[in-house]
Amino acid sequence: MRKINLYNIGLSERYIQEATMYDGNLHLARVSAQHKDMYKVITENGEIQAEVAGKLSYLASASVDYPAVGDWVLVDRTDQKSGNAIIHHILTRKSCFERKTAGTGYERQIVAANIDTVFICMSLNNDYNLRRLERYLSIAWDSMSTPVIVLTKSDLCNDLTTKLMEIDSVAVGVDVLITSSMRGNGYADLLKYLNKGKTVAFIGSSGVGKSTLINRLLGENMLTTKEIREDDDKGRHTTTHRQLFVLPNGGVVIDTPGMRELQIANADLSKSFPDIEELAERCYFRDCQHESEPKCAVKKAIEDGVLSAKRLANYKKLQQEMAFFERKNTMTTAQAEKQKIIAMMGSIGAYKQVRKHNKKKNS
Ligand SMILES: Nc1nc2c(ncn2[C@@H]2O[C@H](COP(=O)(O)OP(=O)(O)OP(=O)(O)O)[C@@H](O)[C@H]2O)c(=O)[nH]1
Ligand SMILES: [Zn+2]
Repeated sequence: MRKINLYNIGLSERYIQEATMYDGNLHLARVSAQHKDMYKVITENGEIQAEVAGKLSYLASASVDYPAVGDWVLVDRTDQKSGNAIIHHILTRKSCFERKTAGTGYERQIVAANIDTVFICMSLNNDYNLRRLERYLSIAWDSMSTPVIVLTKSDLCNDLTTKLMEIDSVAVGVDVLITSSMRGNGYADLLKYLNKGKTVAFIGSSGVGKSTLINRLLGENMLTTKEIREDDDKGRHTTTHRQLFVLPNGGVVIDTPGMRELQIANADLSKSFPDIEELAERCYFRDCQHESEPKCAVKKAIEDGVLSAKRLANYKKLQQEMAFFERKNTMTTAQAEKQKIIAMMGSIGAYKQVRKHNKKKNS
């Protein structure tokens, strides 16, 4: 069987260095799919099924993350002859795109890890929304990877020039690619980011055409991926869909599930709204909220038609969401601590005793 060169799929010295800090006969692998507690990982011998070690899942419940697609992990085997591999450690992420979990919970969810470029996909018809784009950009800048805007379905757009001007005004300094899977346009521009060892994640609303685009990019000759498929055909039970694909030249593509809403856990507004932050420095009051304060440079820019009022409103909204998440999250950290002690002591009774003891000690 042909060995897989892990360098081609993003391995670098920093992960190897970090791996040497752990004891045991463990192997490097990259997470290629996740479904509930089941994972697929790519080792030098191919793609195998894996699950997390008991200790790791206990740590994860106490706010350390579970593995995510794109993670480099250490596993105890590189084949499945003796059952599922066990994931023992997650290596430090160089980047990670995360959001607040959907619904009312206040937890982070990692969408993709260790990515070099995040393709923010937006269709030029129904999905076109500048405010949503600002939201995606804010999170992408915080992820430590480089955002690139991928506009899809250009065949369904008849005011491209106007839209491009609008996009330029909210995405300063970000590359913008125009594609149509219908006409087959724009693939060459995308491929420039897909070099050997580089990882690209596709992110965007459901239905914008991510899967169609990825399928076209992978083409018929997905060499490495095909090899991995053959393994699955040997009667192995697989419940997970692959989310990480290896291109013939060694570039890695991560497909993420289409999102209905993207709620913020963390964002870098200084990179997505540099115009507003620069203007704010010229406001008369240092803590100007750009509401009704006198000599507000931000409000002045809106009056002068230099800045859009909607953009400012969105900036404030995202700021509030971030602050709200942070507040909620401090509470859940306390809850996580409680869980950790219960897991350690084995019961709620024991947890209450620890608390009593600590209270006495602190009083
Ligand atoms: N006209 C046109 N239709 C497209 C284009 N790309 C994709 N579509 C259509 O848009 C629909 C959604 O495409 P998908 O690729 O499934 O979208 P997705 O972003 O992967 O959606 P999720 O899987 O929900 O995340 C399909 O019916 C595609 O045929 C395009 O460039 N032009
Ligand atoms: Zn102001």
